Amino acid sequence: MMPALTIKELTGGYSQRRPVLHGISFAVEPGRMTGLIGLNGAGKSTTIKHILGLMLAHSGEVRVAGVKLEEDRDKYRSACAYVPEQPSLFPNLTVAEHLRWTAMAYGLEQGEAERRAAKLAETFRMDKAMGSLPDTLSKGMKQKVMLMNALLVSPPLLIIDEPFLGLDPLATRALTGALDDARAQGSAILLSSHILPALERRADSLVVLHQGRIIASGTPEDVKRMANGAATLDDAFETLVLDAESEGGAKLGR
Ligand SMILES: Nc1ncnc2c1ncn2[C@@H]1O[C@H](COP(=O)(O)OP(=O)(O)OP(=O)(O)O)[C@@H](O)[C@H]1O
Repeated sequence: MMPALTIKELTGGYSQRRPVLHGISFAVEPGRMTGLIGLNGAGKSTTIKHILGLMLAHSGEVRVAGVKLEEDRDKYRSACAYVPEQPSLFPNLTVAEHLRWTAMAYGLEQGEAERRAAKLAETFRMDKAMGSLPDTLSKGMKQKVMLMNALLVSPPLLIIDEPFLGLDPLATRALTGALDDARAQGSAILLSSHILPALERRADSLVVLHQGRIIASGTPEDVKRMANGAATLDDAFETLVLDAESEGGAKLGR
């Protein structure tokens, strides 16, 4: 099966002289969820910016649904939906209008889009807020609108930045259920988060970034095994990061 996302030997960042990412490679298959984890500044957002085509690779390549952005912009862009950490909504559109706008932008069939929107409104307990403007919504409700828009599209590749912060317990449960549904329908999910227990339970695979390099990857069990059989992903993460730092220090003669 062709991966929804393939990153090969990607080196990139904000300036050619000082790359942030150093030759990273990983893939996400349809129906799978990969967790992207790393310390603040490790390169997670930079990786996502490269996938979204907001930054150009210095070398290496990114493919979505088998194509590079420059080969087929329409196919590439219509295959991804992205939920940023900070909600960004149109101030003059209601929640329902946001969903309608997204459905149009992605060319979804109207009846199907309305059915899905109604289901998402129920799942995220947003029925009563469908006629509201963003300014009148709480922070978590705005985040829910962003998630509902991305889930409405049901794209081959769903990229979500830190989705669990700010969601109430029922919304968190609704999201994990909706992500399971998205996977069952064949979406590949790349999820960046610092909430490791959630990923330990849910992710099919993990990519551990440190200073722009992948220091471990595989299933959560693989990653724990790589960290001397750590009991939890939190423990594994700490071991892997500290090991990488002491190896880096040794190489520099520190
Ligand atoms: N606009 C920018 N210009 C130059 N360098 C940047 C810019 N944004 C981030 N960086 C640098 O890129 C590196 C990776 O940052 P990135 O935002 O990808 O980290 P992250 O893993 O997403 O961190 P966090 O968990 O804090 O969101 C850091 O060294 C950071 O200083």
